[in-house]
Amino acid sequence: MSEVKLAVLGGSGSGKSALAVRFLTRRFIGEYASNAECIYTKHFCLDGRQIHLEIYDPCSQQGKLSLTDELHWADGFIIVYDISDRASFAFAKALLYRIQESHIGACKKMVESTVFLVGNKQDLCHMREVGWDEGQKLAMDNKCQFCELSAAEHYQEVVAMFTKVLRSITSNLKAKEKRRPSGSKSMAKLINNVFGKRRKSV
Ligand SMILES: Nc1nc2c(ncn2[C@@H]2O[C@H](COP(=O)(O)OP(=O)(O)OP(=O)(O)O)[C@@H](O)[C@H]2O)c(=O)[nH]1
Repeated sequence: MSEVKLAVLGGSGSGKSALAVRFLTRRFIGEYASNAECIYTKHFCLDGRQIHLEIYDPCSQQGKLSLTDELHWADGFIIVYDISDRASFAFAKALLYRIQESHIGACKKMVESTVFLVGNKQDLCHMREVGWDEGQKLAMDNKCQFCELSAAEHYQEVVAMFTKVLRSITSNLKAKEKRRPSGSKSMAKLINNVFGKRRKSV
């Protein structure tokens, strides 16, 4: 069984919870409690491999850029912005910069982390403030994958995006297992120290 830890980060109201809940439950609920951070957990099978997935969904992310805990915890990141909100794009840019910075900091785990930039709320394209090409360029500049989608309307695209992220993370983890056979216990300890958060099973 592989353990995969994924952090969904982005500006306030960009649709972090909507994306995570859509992927995990197929449902788009509309309103989500934003005053509590949580970790959703789910078991499933990907390419014949059993996965224990944890998705970290912070409460309102706006203004928080330190990311120290998240960078130590996560195997991968989904950075979300709202295509109808330029401020959320600027925040996503700052988050990507922070992640890049930690890569340069020569921490091996960070070099291997998967990052996916998502422009959410594509159904609101009549209110668009951020062009598709701007998202694509930001992703290219940060060597991460990119897509635009709508958590509200594009269930298949949401699943495809999460599946790409999880495939990339599991192949990174496989490569890491080959190089370093032990150490997961101390990491688990660190995670428990860092995240004393509510856990939700869905
Ligand atoms: N039109 C539209 N609305 C969306 C979409 N995704 C999320 N929303 C709405 O955007 C609002 C914020 O969504 P959340 O999922 O709570 O966003 P969040 O990033 O988790 O918000 P915070 O936890 O407050 O930072 C809610 O009213 C959602 O219904 C989408 O794809 N299209």
